[in-house]
Amino acid sequence: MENHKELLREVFGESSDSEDLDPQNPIPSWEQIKEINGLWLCRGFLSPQHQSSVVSAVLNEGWFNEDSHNQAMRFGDLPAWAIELSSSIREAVFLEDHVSEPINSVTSNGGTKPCILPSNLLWREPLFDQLIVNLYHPGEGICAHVDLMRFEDGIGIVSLESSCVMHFTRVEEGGSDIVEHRENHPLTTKVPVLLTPGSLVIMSREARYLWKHEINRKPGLQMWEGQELMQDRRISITLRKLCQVD
Ligand SMILES: O=C(O)CCC(=O)C(=O)O
Ligand SMILES: [Fe+2]
Repeated sequence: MENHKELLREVFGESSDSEDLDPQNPIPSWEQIKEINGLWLCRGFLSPQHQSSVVSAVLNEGWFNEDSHNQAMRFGDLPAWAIELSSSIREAVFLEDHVSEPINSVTSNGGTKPCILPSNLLWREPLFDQLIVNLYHPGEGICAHVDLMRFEDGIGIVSLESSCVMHFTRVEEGGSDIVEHRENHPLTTKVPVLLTPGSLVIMSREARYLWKHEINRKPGLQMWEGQELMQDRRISITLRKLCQVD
């Protein structure tokens, strides 16, 4: 552990947050979504305390003061709390990819450990320069899409307040309507991922370009382990980097 701390200090400097990790929630746990290359989920990325402070910071922006407003976008200079979030993302990815069990190390099944983000993405500056905050009321979601090509590879989504199931479908299989018709088709893959409050999704490579993601919160469609999820307000923060135009 001391070695980890030292390494973090070297890479991220004295101000590294890892020193004051919430003792209630000390270790974020990463899960690779096996069916989809480049899709990773970090549960417990933000401690409950940190989640509340990010929600307050988002609401303090005043973007959602009117009921009709449910999305805010920022380009370029991001608010301080979003810059902090970006640093925490870089640190959490770095810790998992290079410290806990470095990539290229041989895993128990004889393979090599895949990385969450390739280094050219992890170390680009800035890591993110575009922000979308979505506020969803119960029943509201987002239809199946691939994020626009004007954004680079390597996208982060932080979930807050209410759990939901995000479904991934391969691009060539068409939208969710078609998938619905072909529910029993053996080639049709619809991969559900449970996004709990405080979790972080990282999409890169195939997950970013070859899979659509969607959240359908219509009644009866938010099922996890045979139970329908309770729906409340949900806030998501999507962080991306605009492609350079020469
Ligand atoms: O709300 C979410 O979790 C996803 C948002 C999203 O996919 C987007 O803004 O492109
Ligand atoms: Fe998206």
